[in-house]
Amino acid sequence: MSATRSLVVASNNAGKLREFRELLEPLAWEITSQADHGISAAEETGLTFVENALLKARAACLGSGLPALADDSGLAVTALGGAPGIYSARYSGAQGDDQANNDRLLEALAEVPEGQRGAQYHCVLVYMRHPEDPVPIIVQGSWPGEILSLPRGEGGFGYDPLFWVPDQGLSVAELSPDLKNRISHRGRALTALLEQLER
Ligand SMILES: O=c1nc[nH]c2c1ncn2[C@H]1C[C@H](O)[C@@H](COP(=O)(O)OP(=O)(O)OP(=O)(O)O)O1
Ligand SMILES: [Mg+2]
Repeated sequence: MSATRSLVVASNNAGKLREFRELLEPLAWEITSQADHGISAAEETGLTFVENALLKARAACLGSGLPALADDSGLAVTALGGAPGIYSARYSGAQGDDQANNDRLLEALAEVPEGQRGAQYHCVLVYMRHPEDPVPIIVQGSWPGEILSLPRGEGGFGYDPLFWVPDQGLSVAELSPDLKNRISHRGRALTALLEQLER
């Protein structure tokens, strides 16, 4: 794993891209985003995080000629039967509008009392060496928490101001980037991925 690798991160989400750059920095790999290669967003037609991550990775491999790392992730709220799940980025209707998505989540949980607002962040990562890679590496990470009634904090992205981490007594948007990366669904999944790449 000490050799320099070139890797395209198959995402258009600036928050994810920042976290991957931070997480992968110690490895000194050559990292580009799919936008750097003029690759547009893959259509997320899968019914699982795994299927969508495979679609994103394959499109990025095809468009770049490089190995790709894709992330499909989201928030599963127990009181909502696991919603918004794979539809987290499109929850409000508008793709990727964090504020509108957070507003819709607060509305959906308006009548749900504290103690019944448990949720999980899930992250599936796919590492695909080339578009026909028959054995892409697939890993996942989850992170339990609770959904707040009001946003807290300025850091992170997406649902982070509403995601309470009981162990820390803080929302994710109040955690330092380093701490989030160490304990998050994405950080855990990436640790598992790097272990498999080392083999
Ligand atoms: O650590 C996180 N902190 C806050 N929110 C998060 C996190 N991880 C996922 N999320 C939310 C953002 C988005 O609403 C959805 C992911 O959707 P997802 O399709 O995987 O990503 P995306 O559309 O934002 O970018 P892209 O598909 O180009 O990677 O879950
Ligand atoms: Mg997406």
